[in-house]
Amino acid sequence: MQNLMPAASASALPAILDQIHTDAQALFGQGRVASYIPALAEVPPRQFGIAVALVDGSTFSVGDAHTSFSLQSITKLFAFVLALKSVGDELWQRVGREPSGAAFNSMVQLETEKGIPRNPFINAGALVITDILTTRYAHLDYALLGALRRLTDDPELSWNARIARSERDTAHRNMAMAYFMKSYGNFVNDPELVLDNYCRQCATEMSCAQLAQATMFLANNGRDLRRDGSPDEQFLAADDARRVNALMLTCGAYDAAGDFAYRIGLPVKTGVGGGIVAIAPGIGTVAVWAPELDAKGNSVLGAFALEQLVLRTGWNHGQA
Ligand SMILES: NC(=O)CC[C@H](N)C(=O)O
Repeated sequence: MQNLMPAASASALPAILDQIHTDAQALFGQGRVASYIPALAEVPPRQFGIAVALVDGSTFSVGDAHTSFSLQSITKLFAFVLALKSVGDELWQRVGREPSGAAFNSMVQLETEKGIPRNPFINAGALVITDILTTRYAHLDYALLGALRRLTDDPELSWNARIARSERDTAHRNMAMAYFMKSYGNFVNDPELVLDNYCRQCATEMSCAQLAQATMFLANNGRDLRRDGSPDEQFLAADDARRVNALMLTCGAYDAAGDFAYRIGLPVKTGVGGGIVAIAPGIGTVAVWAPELDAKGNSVLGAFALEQLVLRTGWNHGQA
């Protein structure tokens, strides 16, 4: 895969990232750390990191890019990719691929749409994906962790048991959605078991640097760049990588997907831990993290940083 970004622009990246990091500090205090999962409320708010990985293998980072954070809904991306790899197009019988225009944890559409969630990136859709994976894998958390450990080259990568427990103890709305979908016949396994898997999945932790690396296959026609000397791996079919990017662009930021597309114009996936990962196909990946969220549950500094980055690099239209 050819790197579309000229060397001169790549060499300008460190200064661009430093400037964005400095400018973003003014936004601290504008958002709020997620508190509906009690353990997340304890995360110190004034943290901010950016990591960029280019398809030529070069990496750049600034700020708290090597601090692990709770991926939360960003894991919906990896769970969806695993489902696409393991069950394929069959999954579209149980979940749609249209933007919901509603909050990530909304359940209003489920009744009129007969228990079929709009897309795999809202909570209801992610629960169906976890249900599909729970049927497919006897030890789902290890199947998912195994994939993530390979993509990050970090055998220690794991979920935070305290955050998983904290979410599980307060997961009343997600549980309600799972039972509601079961009443429509769109849930196979015991909702309690699926929720255990879902909460562990959401509590997976990694840093911006690791997240940029783990999503490289989406910028690189489905190919993961191996850093251990082994040949690059076709982690996902190239056509599927393109489809995942389309879904991220239209559904990756819940009811702010239109605003993100307008401001940033790249496929993204956000999470209430304050992380956002963006894909610039053919160029590279960008992971940002700052825990303070806007009213729709997306990182304030993270969105600002991505917007500034595309303004300064032109990556949203495939050029520097
Ligand atoms: N938007 C998010 O990151 C939500 C994830 C969270 N675990 C939930 O289910 O509510």
